Amino acid sequence: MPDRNDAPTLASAELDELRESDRILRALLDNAPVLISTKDLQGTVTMANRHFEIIDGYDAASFVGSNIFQLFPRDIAEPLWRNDRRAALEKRAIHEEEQVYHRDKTLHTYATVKFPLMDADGVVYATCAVSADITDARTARIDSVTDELTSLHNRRYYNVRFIEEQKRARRDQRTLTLLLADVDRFKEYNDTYGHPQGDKVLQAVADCMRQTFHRSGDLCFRIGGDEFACLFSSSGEEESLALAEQLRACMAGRQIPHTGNQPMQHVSLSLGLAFITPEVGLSQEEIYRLADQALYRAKHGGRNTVSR
Ligand SMILES: Nc1nc2c(ncn2[C@@H]2O[C@H](COP(=O)(O)OP(=O)(O)OP(=O)(O)O)[C@@H](O)[C@H]2O)c(=O)[nH]1
Repeated sequence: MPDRNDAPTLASAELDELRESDRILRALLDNAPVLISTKDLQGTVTMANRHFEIIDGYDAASFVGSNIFQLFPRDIAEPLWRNDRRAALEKRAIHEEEQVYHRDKTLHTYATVKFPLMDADGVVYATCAVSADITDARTARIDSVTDELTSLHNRRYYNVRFIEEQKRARRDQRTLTLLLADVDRFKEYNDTYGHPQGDKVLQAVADCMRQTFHRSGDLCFRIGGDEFACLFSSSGEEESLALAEQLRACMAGRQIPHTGNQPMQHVSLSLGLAFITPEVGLSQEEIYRLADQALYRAKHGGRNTVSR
């Protein structure tokens, strides 16, 4: 039997130090405006800080000790669990966006870092998650690049994306198309039917654009009052022209009355295209000018037309 006195004892100064760091850690966990938790490898919560009070369904008495599949609906729990598993299996910190419902039933997006907790032998026994609410920042970011009336991207985003898409197209040796679309005799439409009706026309144009350019990578913008743009890649000029024609036909097909737009008598679009091939080193302004000149030809070729 080992003598009880042989057991390692902590000097009282060390004990005081441990108590102090424990107090600091608890104060941190209680006051940090982020979610901090640990889970075992079966997904059972083993620690959760006070900020979890904000989460829908949180119950201080049962949260710790419950499995995340008991705590959250399956569509919420599954991605959370997938990220925990990745951190444990890959033995590294992973950064992901995660979503959970708050007590007020609103869905919030969190930037989460998940990392494994390992014992002295390097064996993973749990994961730790630290999550900061980025819902407001995300909404602000989306708002700053979105046109309020149509929910298309705005001109600011067009300027940013044009450069990126041009570089990507050059790298991937693809042809990128810049399409400009403009509502025919829109000033007259506003004058005849009123500004609120005019707004509805702009929203109808946006609908047709979304309908026509729905492939991943297609980008649609409202870049001015009644001026719209699309950036998209295609197999070549003929396919781009066919897509532009689809957009023209979509708008004409809506048959929105516009008596001042002769001879159509309904709302129509004029469209101009410019092609950005990898070998042509034109600037953003030059490409825009080419598309704008094509749009001008469409306007002067009778409107309700696609030009290149
Ligand atoms: N309803 C509405 N009208 C807008 C908005 N922004 C700009 N406009 C109007 O859009 C009209 C654009 O007209 P113009 O650029 O002169 O050209 P147009 O009458 O369409 O003539 P063409 O382009 O030659 O066919 C102007 O009367 C603007 O006041 C908006 O957000 N809502």
